Amino acid sequence: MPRLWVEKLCTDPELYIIRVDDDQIRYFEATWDIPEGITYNAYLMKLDGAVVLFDTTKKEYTDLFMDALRKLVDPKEITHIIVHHTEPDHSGALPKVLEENGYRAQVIGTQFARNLLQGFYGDKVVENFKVVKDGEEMQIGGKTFRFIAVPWLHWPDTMITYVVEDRIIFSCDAGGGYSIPETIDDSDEEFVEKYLPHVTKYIVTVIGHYHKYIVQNIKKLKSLGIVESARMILPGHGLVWKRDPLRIFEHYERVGAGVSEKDKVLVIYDSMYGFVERRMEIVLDELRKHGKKPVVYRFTDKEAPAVSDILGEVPSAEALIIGASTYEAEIHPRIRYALYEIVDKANYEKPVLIVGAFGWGGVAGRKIETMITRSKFDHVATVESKGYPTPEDEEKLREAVRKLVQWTL
Ligand SMILES: Cc1cc2nc3c(=O)[nH]c(=O)nc-3n(C[C@H](O)[C@H](O)[C@H](O)COP(=O)(O)O)c2cc1C
Repeated sequence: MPRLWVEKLCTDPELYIIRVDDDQIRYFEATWDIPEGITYNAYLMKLDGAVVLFDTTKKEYTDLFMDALRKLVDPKEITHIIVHHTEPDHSGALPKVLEENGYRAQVIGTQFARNLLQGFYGDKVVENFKVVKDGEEMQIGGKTFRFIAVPWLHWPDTMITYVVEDRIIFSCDAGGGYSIPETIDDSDEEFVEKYLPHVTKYIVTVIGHYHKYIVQNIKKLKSLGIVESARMILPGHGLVWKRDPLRIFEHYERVGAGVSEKDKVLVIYDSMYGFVERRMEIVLDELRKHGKKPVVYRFTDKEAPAVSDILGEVPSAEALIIGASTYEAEIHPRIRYALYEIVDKANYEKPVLIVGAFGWGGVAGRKIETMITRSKFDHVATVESKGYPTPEDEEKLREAVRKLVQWTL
């Protein structure tokens, strides 16, 4: 059963988090395996003469959310609802909140957000909608609310809110991560360390397609001078950043730019009957001789790792090695899918070595090479051969690994 977590984040201003811990979900966006779950964070701020709700929650948790909201405030008293991003994991409960509110609250968001909400929930929810432009400010309850567009973090509709006097950033998807952290905020370093890999996985699977905009948008926020001085960063998923707010955006920047960890080589392959596997044993041996630290994901008749986990490993890899068998004149289906997602979501300038095995006519290596050369990745070499690797095949594989290692120097 999802847990609901309501906590007061500060008294000045009076600010609450309403966090739904979704432990029922298995596939985020009906695609990404997240056995670790996810949280949907909404926030409520009580000010002089104004009550502001920042986002809501996923539709299926509307009742849970409304119960919590009613304990904090009579929904009729909500004066403003800020919609940072209309994806239904944040906006699903909005129609119910507005209904209980008697449609009194002004709904605030970008023009894109207005259009999307109307499409999702009909005309009624946008009857009292105020469109805000990038950089526009509004006075609400004695505070200055500045709205900053951050397009493609994660949709074209997305904006953040900066409360000027309190230096608080409401960042919605930007700054979010998967998993259900055991704490509300970043005060415990041990939890933060455990949590950050889930942030990386979230960034790549959810925003990875637009990863250049991560770097661009964070640069924009930094140039406005609001990131370094932020007192709190409050995302729509995962931990709240109070102890070290800058850290989460810097993590986003590093992932967006694909900053690699020294010596980390990501190795991904399939092997039905052990022929690709034998090649990978040679490859791994040669990698280790050169001090590299391979991280291996294999698809066999006993294991099938989640592509979402593989994607989370790409940004910090120095190089990639992809091994595949030819399967019905194609790339093996597991690698085909993984690769398709890698070049879509985690498309970085990193060197790639391709290793192939076939029975009667190799196709996989060539097809992978075509995908890689059309992406941002750098193609180092393709070593593809028939059946069990011969001593000549072994030497070619070792030579190709040495070439890859050179590339990383
Ligand atoms: C279902 C299936 C389809 C295959 N299709 C092809 C093919 O189209 N062309 C080819 O050369 N080999 C094909 N093979 C042979 C494999 O590519 C070859 O045995 C390779 O060495 C398998 O490596 P692995 O055991 O590591 O998966 C196929 C094998 C299987 C089981």
